[in-house]
Amino acid sequence: MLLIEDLQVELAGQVILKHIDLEIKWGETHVLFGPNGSGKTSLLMTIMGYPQYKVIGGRILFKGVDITYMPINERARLGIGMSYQRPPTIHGLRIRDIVGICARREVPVEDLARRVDFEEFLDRDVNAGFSGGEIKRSELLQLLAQNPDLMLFDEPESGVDLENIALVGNTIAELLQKELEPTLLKSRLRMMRERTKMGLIITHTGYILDYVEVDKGQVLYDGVLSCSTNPREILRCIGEMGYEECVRCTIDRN
Ligand SMILES: Nc1ncnc2c1ncn2[C@@H]1O[C@H](COP(=O)(O)OP(=O)(O)OP(=O)(O)O)[C@@H](O)[C@H]1O
Repeated sequence: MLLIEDLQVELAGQVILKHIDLEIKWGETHVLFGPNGSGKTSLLMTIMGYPQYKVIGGRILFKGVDITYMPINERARLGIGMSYQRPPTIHGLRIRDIVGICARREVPVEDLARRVDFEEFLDRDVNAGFSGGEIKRSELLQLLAQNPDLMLFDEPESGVDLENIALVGNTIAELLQKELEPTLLKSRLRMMRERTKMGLIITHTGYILDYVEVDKGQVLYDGVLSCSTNPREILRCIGEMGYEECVRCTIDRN
């Protein structure tokens, strides 16, 4: 389980996350909405452990361990992984090498790559000249190799064409154990109980909701997390009234 309590974070001298409380239980996936610059990426980067995001208050617990000041590599080993919005290009490191590094064990690289239609990229340098959609598939391949328990997705649909969006959406559903249909042998309830993977997905468009069964939606507005409810309801509210009106219920309550 991921538990964030009263988290406050500073970046470049500015407080960008204010008193964040968030709980993602085993098997749950949440989506995060919010206007540009509201702090969504910062929240994911803080959970992943990037040191420039300075925690000035509160704490982050993962699997019962206080990871608030734990280095990134240790968080990754504990089971946290992230798909970045704009990951760096790494010259001299091929996709097949980074897949091996992410996996930290023997994995069938070609088979994994086939799942995201990425076999022909295996010998190219990481993200070198990749299109927006190719970067997303590269990120998914690395997560498939790492197979973490908590996955953070920063705008996985952005830059992906309409044909590939199904591939991206279905792969995320698979990673988060959200793709399984009930069968005669396994009821829906039993399937839900058996899920262990946790996810937090940033989306502006909500396309991902067509592929991944999401448990909860949240809105981050000016560094404050609010409106924890049905994600489609949030999307409708933002579409009709805008972010400011959508979060007003929470602002008024405070
Ligand atoms: N290195 C930095 N120095 C100063 N300010 C920064 C730095 N990086 C990010 N910020 C600022 O922090 C704020 C939050 O940025 P963040 O990327 O978390 O927003 P976001 O909600 O993910 O936005 P978007 O939807 O546009 O991706 C923004 O105002 C941004 O300009």
